[in-house]
Formats: sequence, C-alpha cells, structure tokens
Amino acid sequence: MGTRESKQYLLLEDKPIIMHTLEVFERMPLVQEIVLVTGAEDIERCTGWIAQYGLSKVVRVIPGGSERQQSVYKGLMEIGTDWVMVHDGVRPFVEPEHVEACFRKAQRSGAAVLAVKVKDTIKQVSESGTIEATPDRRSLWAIHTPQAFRLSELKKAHEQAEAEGFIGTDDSMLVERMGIPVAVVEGSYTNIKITTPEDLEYAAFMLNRKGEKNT
Ligand SMILES: Nc1ccn([C@@H]2O[C@H](COP(=O)(O)OP(=O)(O)OP(=O)(O)O)[C@@H](O)[C@H]2O)c(=O)n1
Ligand SMILES: C[C@](O)(CO)[C@H](O)COP(=O)(O)O
Repeated sequence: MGTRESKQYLLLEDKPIIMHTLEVFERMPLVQEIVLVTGAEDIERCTGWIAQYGLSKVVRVIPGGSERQQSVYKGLMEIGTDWVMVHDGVRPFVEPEHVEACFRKAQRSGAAVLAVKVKDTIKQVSESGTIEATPDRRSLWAIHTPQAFRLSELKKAHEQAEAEGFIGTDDSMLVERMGIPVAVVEGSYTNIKITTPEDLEYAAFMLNRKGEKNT
C-alpha cells in the first residue's frame, strides 16, 4: 500500500477498514465469537474501536506471530467452537449471504472457501519475464476469504505445516496438503482484498454504494 499506517487501519468514511470488516460478521446470527489477531502494538487502539463500534462478538484481541500463518494459528488457539472461518481484515465488502453459503458448504463437505472465476487469461511467467505456461482458464479461480474449516482439522493442518516448515498463502493450502478436499463456493468480485492504493478508491465507491442501498 505504501502508507505509513497499516492498510487495515486506514479510514473509510472515518472508520478503520478493519472495523467495517468486523461489522459484517458482528451482524451475522451465524457468528458466535470473533477473535481479532493484530500487531501487539495495535491491541489497545483496536480494543478501543471495538468498544466504540459496539462489537460485542469480538471476544479477544490478541497479538499475531511473525507471519500470517503463525498469526492465524495463534487465533485458532483462542477459539472455542467446532467450526471456524478465517477472514482477511482488509476484505470489508464480503456479502453475508456468501459467508453463510461458504460456512454451510463446509458443514456439509468438511471445508470450503469463497472464490471467483478468473476473468483474465492467466500465464505462468519465468523470473526473466518469459511465458512458461498458460493453464486452462476454465479451471482457475481466484481464492478469497472467508475460508471455513472444522477447528480440529485446521489446527492439525497448521501443526503439520509448521513441523514441515511449509508456509502457505492461505489456510486452504495447509488443509489441501493433508489430503482433505476443500470445496469452492462462488462469491463476488466485490469481495476485494484492499491491497494497493487504487483499491482504496474502489472501496470508497463501494461504501458509498452500500450506503445508498441501505437508505
Ligand atoms: N506477522 C504477521 C504478518 C502479516 N500478517 C497478515 O498477513 C497478511 C499479509 O501480510 P504482509 O505479507 O505484510 O502483506 P500485506 O498485508 O499484503 O502488506 P502490504 O500492506 O505491504 O501490501 C496481512 O493480512 C497481515 O495482516 C499477520 O497476520 N501476521
Ligand atoms: C487468503 C487470501 O486472501 C486468499 O486470496 C490471500 O492469500 C491473503 O494474502 P495476504 O498476503 O495474506 O493478504
């Protein structure tokens, strides 16, 4: 993002992005409790915002680890439910009905992630910048969060990955490598991961649109 402030704390309509994200889950009857994993130095201000925005389902705010994977694992250790969903703090536009669909699918099949079909042709490119392969687009999906799992299986997958020194870019990868099938549930292209500066402009537009819909 290139900002001094971590992107999850940037303001969208005067509210930190992470609080917009938490509000989606707070309002869902399906969600029992939320554990927020953050930087140790951010716990105090996050706790303040949680009180300010009345997020009663956030039962704990805990410091993360050295990598995303360790942070998720630390979060899992604080969960008391049989099922868990892992979500990126910077995906505030996830639709509650898609969260619900992902969760229900996981309950039926064991594990599920939200995703969208890719629109572009995707190429595998070498370090020197030459195209090496063009995978068949019909089988390619861009994977989002939330990702839903049985808590015991996700914990086990994390422990196995840690023991083998494997680092994945999402939780599904860790579960997949245990041989557990993970179902894909079609979500929405608006469930962006706010990552680069132009995403902030899109996010402001999306928030405005959401506000107009609700009035
Ligand atoms: N110790 C860490 C480091 C990172 N993360 C999370 O892992 C993700 C990826 O972090 P990072 O690799 O720093 O990339 P970006 O967040 O994409 O960084 P940038 O803002 O530079 O795009 C983020 O959701 C971050 O909150 C984490 O939970 N614990
Ligand atoms: C989990 C994820 O959102 C799936 O697309 C993505 O891999 C997270 O990436 P980040 O680098 O941790 O933001």
